[in-house]
Amino acid sequence: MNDAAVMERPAHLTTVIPDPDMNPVKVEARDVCVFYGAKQALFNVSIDIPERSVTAFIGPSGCGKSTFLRCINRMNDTIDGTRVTGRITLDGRDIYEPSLDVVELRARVGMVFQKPNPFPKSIYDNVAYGPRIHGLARGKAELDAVVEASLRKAGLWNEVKDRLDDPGTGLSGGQQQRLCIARAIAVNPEVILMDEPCSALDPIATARIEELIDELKANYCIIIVTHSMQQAARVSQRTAFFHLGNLVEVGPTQHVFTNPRDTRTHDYITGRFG
Ligand SMILES: Nc1ncnc2c1ncn2[C@@H]1O[C@H](COP(=O)(O)OP(=O)(O)OP(=O)(O)O)[C@@H](O)[C@H]1O
Repeated sequence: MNDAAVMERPAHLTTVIPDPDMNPVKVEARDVCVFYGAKQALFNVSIDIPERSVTAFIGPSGCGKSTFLRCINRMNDTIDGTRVTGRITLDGRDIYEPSLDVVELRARVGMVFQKPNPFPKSIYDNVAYGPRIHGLARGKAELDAVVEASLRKAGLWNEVKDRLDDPGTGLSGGQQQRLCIARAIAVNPEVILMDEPCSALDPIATARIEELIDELKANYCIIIVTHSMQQAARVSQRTAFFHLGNLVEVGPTQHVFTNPRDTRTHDYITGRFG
């Protein structure tokens, strides 16, 4: 690598490792900047995120991974004083255009958080909540079918089918996280955003969620923020490395981890900072 050339590159220019096997683009971001009041947290982030695959966002604490993730379902709208500029499209449609229905967007772009956060309701009602408010089931039998299918896809059905009326909060941490995934799936999302979904889980529950992510990628565009490079390497097909609010490098996971092109990526994955 030519260090002089690297040093002269503006920090926000992203190195994109070509990937001829990449699936069609589902989410496209161009020149996305985010400001919290006067503080700029993201600088001109541009990225193509493919359908039916897992993209991992990695980088040191505070580099803007979660901020960018929250742009994709407009969760940043809920934080006072936040301003987003640039353009993000979902299937080619600008998700920030004024006529867009944000409730509908958040059904299409589901989110799973760091700590499992089931509603204080029964297991059944946690999953049925979204389909009810979005009118996705006509009658009890259809709703039952949606709840069962969602719990099956989340790999939880066999563990809960005999206690659907029990509180969701009574499940183990790993089961609660799978319940939250079932809740997200129940409204037929196309994209699932996961913000460190395993950070509150033990290794066995983590392995179960990682298996689930691997199964779900056949049908969904999944974006996962993770602090664990091992996890990114295990679950994702593409990896995006963020540093100081810049998207430094993006490409096939194997390439990013074995042959990064930017010295900042290299230094991070070899543990020189982070
Ligand atoms: N609500 C907020 N108000 C003000 N600043 C914020 C807010 N949320 C995040 N920030 C700042 O924006 C920057 C990016 O934060 P963000 O949480 O996106 O980083 P991250 O890479 O996800 O970090 P971590 O890995 O620690 O979760 C940080 O400097 C953070 O302090």
